[in-house]
Amino acid sequence: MSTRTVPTPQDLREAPKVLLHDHLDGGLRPSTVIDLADETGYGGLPTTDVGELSRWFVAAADSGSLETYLETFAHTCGVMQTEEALARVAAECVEDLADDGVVYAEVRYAPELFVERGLSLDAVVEAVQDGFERGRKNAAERGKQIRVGTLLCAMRQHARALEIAELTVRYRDQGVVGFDIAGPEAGYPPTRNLDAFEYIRTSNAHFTIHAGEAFGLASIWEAIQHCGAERLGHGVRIVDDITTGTDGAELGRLAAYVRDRRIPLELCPSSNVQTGAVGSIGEHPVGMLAKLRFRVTVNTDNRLMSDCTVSSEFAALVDAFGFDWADVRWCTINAMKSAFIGFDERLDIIDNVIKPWYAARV
Ligand SMILES: O=c1[nH]cnc2c1ncn2[C@@H]1O[C@H](CO)[C@@H](O)[C@H]1O
Ligand SMILES: [Zn+2]
Repeated sequence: MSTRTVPTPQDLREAPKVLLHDHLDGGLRPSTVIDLADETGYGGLPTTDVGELSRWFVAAADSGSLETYLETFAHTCGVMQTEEALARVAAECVEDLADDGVVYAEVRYAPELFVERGLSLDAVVEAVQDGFERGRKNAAERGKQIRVGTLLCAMRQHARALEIAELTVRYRDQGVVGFDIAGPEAGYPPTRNLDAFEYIRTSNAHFTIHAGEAFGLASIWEAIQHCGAERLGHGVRIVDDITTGTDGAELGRLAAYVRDRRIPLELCPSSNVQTGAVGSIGEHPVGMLAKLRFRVTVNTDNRLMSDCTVSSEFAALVDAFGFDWADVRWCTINAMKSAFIGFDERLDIIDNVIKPWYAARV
């Protein structure tokens, strides 16, 4: 096969893939939301019909604004307030990712959103880790090998970032590989959480920041130059610092810095269309950023709200930008290089899982 072979959705599912940006509370199966609402006595769901609920999440998230998009999480978080519920959601998450051919994933969530019924932050983390391990074993029994690292998020609008950063470091030897801040971007600059980022850095731990999604370059600049973020959650607005003309593209100082330093962009095309960050997949900067050789990675953000998988995101890029196997392999290796696990473990997956599979296609 040559690079000219067009990857089909089925081939893309089989290809080993790496996912760096996926929210646990944005990836529940619709049927699980309904089961858990019933089991935990959550009465707020808009419908208890699986098909209708699935469509409801997509339609409600398809709002054109990050703030409205985020309102849908009231229901997923609403049904995730017990250890059993958290473990089930975590296990199913790993199984669903493994079934989509994901071989390494970093899955994130904000522990502070699951304490409404009295769970401690530590109990939340332990329940999720138990679930991830159960999911990994179930997938392995079906012949699907997957490794999962956890990222803990602090919510920008709350003031608990240092506490969550400490939780991250406390569980670093139990599968928590990094820290993030999430939630509404406008009005909540990342510099509000400098103490947390400093704590993570001085502990030799890792973090990414949601930046440059709903807000522009200033937020990316702060995340990198003031906070020291290693990766950018979305970062898609970096295009605002790139001008394209007849002579090709010209990078401003920030865009050049991001590219020169190989700062990974955790791009999430479908999510960006829903929040209004971009008009359509075809207009998404991922095509241009890939051509300019930024360190592009392709991610789901929220599989429930976008009704997507990693392979369906790649399929959309095949359709919109003519991505071929070389592009899929490049994004996959970019993502694996950018993961928060150790260098030797990243290399092992690149050399022994990713490269051998793609060798027959690229
Ligand atoms: O694209 C996003 N931008 C910012 N915040 C997000 C996005 N997707 C989800 N969350 C927020 O992150 C929390 C922890 O998982 C979710 O509860 C949601 O509020
Ligand atoms: Zn996100």
